[in-house]
Amino acid sequence: SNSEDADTLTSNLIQWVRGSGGFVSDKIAFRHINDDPTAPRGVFAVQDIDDGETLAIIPWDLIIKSPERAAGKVHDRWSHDDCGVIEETLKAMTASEDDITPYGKYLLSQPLNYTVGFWTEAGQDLFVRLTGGILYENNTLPPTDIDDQLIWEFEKVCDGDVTDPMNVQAAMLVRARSDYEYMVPIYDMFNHDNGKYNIQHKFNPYTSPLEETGYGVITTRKINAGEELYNSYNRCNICDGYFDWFGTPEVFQHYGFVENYPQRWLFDLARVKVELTAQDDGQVKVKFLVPPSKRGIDVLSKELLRLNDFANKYQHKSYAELGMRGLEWNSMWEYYDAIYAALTYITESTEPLVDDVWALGDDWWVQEGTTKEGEDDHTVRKTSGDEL
Ligand SMILES: C[S@@+](CC[C@H](N)C(=O)[O-])C[C@H]1O[C@@H](n2cnc3c(N)ncnc32)[C@H](O)[C@@H]1O
Repeated sequence: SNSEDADTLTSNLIQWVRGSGGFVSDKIAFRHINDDPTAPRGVFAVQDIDDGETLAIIPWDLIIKSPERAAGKVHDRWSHDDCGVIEETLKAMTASEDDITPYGKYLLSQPLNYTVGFWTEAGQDLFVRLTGGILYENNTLPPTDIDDQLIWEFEKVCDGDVTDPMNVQAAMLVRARSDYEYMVPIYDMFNHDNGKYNIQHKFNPYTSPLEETGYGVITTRKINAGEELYNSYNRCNICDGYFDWFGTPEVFQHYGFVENYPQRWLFDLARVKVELTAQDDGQVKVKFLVPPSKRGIDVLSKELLRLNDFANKYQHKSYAELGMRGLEWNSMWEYYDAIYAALTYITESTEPLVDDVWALGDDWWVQEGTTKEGEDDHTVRKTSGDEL
């Protein structure tokens, strides 16, 4: 059956890592996150685990990386290095039956084109309509640009054939599973949750000699048997570049799911930046990271009305009639519900409204909780107030 195949996929992966000089703790197991055999898998504790205990060490040789990185020659971030890892991932997935590794097989088993930048044209069109926009305009709800830059690089820098579906799938998997420029088996089995984050990198991949140490994963607290082990894809212990600006829309765009609370939403068009947290009683609390303005809240109230119209217009249609896939349809409405809820909490908040944020320049991005312009790397998107 399918679920037996699934077990074979992950048990082969573990055996391969162990047999290649790596370590995978026998206190963890990989399984689907619910009873649906097509659901994503995650990592679960099968015994109690101590704080700081090593869960896995993945040897350097098993990590998929660009030829430059393999040779210890790495130049700046946006280079052949990025598409190089796509090329190598593709090789791993398309190796012959004799040569394919358990990791290549695992990657091959993943759902096709599940993140929005890789949906069908019809699916992408409708998603862009949900955000209120035309492609490449940022006066819409986030995510404001769903095109994936990796595909562009793969074509322009690596001369890749972007009409080949397998190449495109390799690019999507690199986007959805890589740790920067590395595709790391076992490490990439951990799901994301910023509220339950309980593992971390043992070594910083940028400053440690990974060739010697391998890639290590350790717990950040004591874990009870049965708990799921969670990574954070934007707030991990080496995630500094992503920490401030990479929120729920960006997680959705890169990884294809809506994260649980806490969520962070950046509404450029309204200059509103919030953190939403769930309290113990289940109530969702809005923390404004910049002071909200009347103008901003008005913009978001209009967006809520527009979203009502969108739902009235489309929710009774069938995805097939619209030319999109069921996966896309479900994922789109999941995002719709999340952004609708976020906008509702924000517009219903009783926070005092002040205009400070509109006195800032186009690079209105500010450091958390202040109206001081942020460091350069916090300025993620330029938005022109004039467009409003
Ligand atoms: C690095 S992989 C994690 C392992 C993956 N779930 C698997 O089955 O192999 C990242 C992908 O896992 C899924 N994922 C991660 N965290 C999730 C979460 N909290 N809820 C739902 N899906 C999640 C998404 O499909 C994402 O693109």
